[in-house]
Amino acid sequence: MAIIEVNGLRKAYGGRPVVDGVSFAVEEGEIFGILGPNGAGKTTTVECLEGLREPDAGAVCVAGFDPRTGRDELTRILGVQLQESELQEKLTVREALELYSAFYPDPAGWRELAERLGLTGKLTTRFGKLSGGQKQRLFIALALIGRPRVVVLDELTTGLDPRARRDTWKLIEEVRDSGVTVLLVTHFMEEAQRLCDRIAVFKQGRVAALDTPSGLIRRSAGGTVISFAPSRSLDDGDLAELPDAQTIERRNGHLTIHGTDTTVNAVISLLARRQITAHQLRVTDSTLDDAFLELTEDREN
Ligand SMILES: Nc1ncnc2c1ncn2[C@@H]1O[C@H](COP(=O)(O)OP(=O)(O)OP(=O)(O)O)[C@@H](O)[C@H]1O
Repeated sequence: MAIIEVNGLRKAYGGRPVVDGVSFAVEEGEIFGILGPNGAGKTTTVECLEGLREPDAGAVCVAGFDPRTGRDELTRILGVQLQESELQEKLTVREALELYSAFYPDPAGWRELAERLGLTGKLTTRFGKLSGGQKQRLFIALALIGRPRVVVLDELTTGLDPRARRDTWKLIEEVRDSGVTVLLVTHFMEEAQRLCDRIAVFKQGRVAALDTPSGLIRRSAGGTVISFAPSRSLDDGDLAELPDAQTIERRNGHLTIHGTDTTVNAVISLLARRQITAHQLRVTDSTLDDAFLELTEDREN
């Protein structure tokens, strides 16, 4: 069942469309990612879902509510990661957590959230004195404190060190496992690949692709890459017969072949048949990074 539905969403600033007919649906209980280059319209779309922006056209629905008319209902079910400027410098971490707890009828325990986000030692520190990563962790705690049904995390782990990033990923997975739907806007491909059930890739205000991370990678032309230094040169005729091989490059005694698993198997049996040894043999798969770059490539330039 879809808990978020976006249909034909449009938003222009000064006559320039920045969200240009975006449609997608997020199923209840999934982690749905939004990826896209800077300025692709991700935050504008998410802000329309949060009721912070008025769409020019299209329909948006979150848990059955239109964010334009159902703001009150929405605040009860939606958790949103704040932007830095939205907290007072003098507020301590503890005060912020207590204050936000008071907004909700059945808040999550703030002490446990603080513990899980590594903030216990910072409870008496004023917001203005926190590091960027500590502020980020506090915003995540505040987004979760009202036990939301849907949580929107825009740039979840920006500014976090690698350990804090991994801890946060674990927390988000646990949040999802408890039945919460997560909408995640991110620039980190590793994060998207690890966390997201499905991803919408935005490009110039439109959804360029929507699929699972592995589905997006499969679409990528990069496929599987095999590279090695043959003990003696391979025959051009043999190479031309390799199945599914898209490109074959020879450089400094190295061969790099882009293809599929079938190509890799054919290369290995060819090497065995010709009794050629492959030095420095590497087989790598395309990553979400490759798929992202390909999907968002500006072909007009
Ligand atoms: N209030 C505004 N007035 C005018 N233009 C705006 C406004 N807000 C956003 N824009 C423009 O709309 C476009 C889309 O912005 P948006 O913040 O949605 O992109 P984004 O995909 O979230 O980018 P980023 O990855 O950089 O956060 C950008 O070109 C931005 O400059």
